[in-house]
Amino acid sequence: MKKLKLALVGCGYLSEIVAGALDRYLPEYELVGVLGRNFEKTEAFAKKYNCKACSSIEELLSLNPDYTAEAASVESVKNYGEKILKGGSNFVVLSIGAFADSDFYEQMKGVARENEKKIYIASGAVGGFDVLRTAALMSPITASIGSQKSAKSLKNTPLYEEDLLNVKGKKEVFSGTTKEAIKILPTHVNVAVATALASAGPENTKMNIDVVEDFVGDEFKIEIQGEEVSTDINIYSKTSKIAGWSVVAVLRNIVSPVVF
Ligand SMILES: NC(=O)C1=CN([C@@H]2O[C@H](COP(=O)(O)OP(=O)(O)OC[C@H]3O[C@@H](n4cnc5c(N)ncnc54)[C@H](OP(=O)(O)O)[C@@H]3O)[C@@H](O)[C@H]2O)C=CC1
Ligand SMILES: O=C([O-])CC(=O)C(=O)O
Repeated sequence: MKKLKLALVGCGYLSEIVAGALDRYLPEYELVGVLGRNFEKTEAFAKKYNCKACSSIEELLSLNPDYTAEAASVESVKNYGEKILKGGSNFVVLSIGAFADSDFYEQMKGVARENEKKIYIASGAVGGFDVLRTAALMSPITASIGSQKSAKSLKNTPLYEEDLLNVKGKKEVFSGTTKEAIKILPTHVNVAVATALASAGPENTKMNIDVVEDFVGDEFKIEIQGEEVSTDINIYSKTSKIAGWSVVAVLRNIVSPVVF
């Protein structure tokens, strides 16, 4: 059986999950290469998973991947997205926040179409995009996503204040649109932009973030209200591993006789 070639952008926590799942869950694929920022880390990853360490997107694309899965950063999607599609690879994306920029999103859709390639938006740390997309087809909808986090998880972000470590009960630290949220928190609310793209759009989907006392992990509550359909989806995850596994699920769907 000829295997599909898979390339990875990013060699961190979530790419490790994807690479580690290949033998057991994705036998139809062979990992051909990985692109990171720090070359030593990239080489160590490539050695562990028996693929080529690349130091540029051009080098990665010279391996002719059929699929490139990104678990790196919003910036990497913006910098490499078009090249990946034009280079003949489909693109599986986790840093979906890049698509809160509607000009960029439209541009990427156009490039995918022209090159007969697909962009796959992984469900990441949330889900339920099927019902969101279906409901949005049936009538105008309102959509929101609420997030509960620990104070610690916001360290090194503009929302962090020392006092949050002593919060009692919960405290709202952000309220706005998902488009505003991803500008402030490019590494924390990709889920919110994905939810918005599947429902009311990044400018119309509301988001609020609460810091909760003694909280571990992430909890998201997605709510939509249409004329006929309403949903309320809660997803709790202790760690962000679910996001890496959601890429594995996308890659399995691609080769499966049954598509969800
Ligand atoms: N949609 C979702 O539900 C979720 C999305 N995410 C997003 O997934 C991404 C990966 O998360 P995670 O694995 O935990 O992060 P890590 O920090 O563990 O790994 C990120 C990796 O990407 C590399 N990288 C970052 N920018 C670039 C770039 N421009 N070019 C090449 N390599 C780059 C980093 O290199 P270096 O080490 O040198 O910096 C690192 O190897 C993040 O953007 C995160 O926000 C995360 C969780 C959930
Ligand atoms: O907080 C989470 O687990 C989700 C996340 O990182 C993101 O959406 O970028």
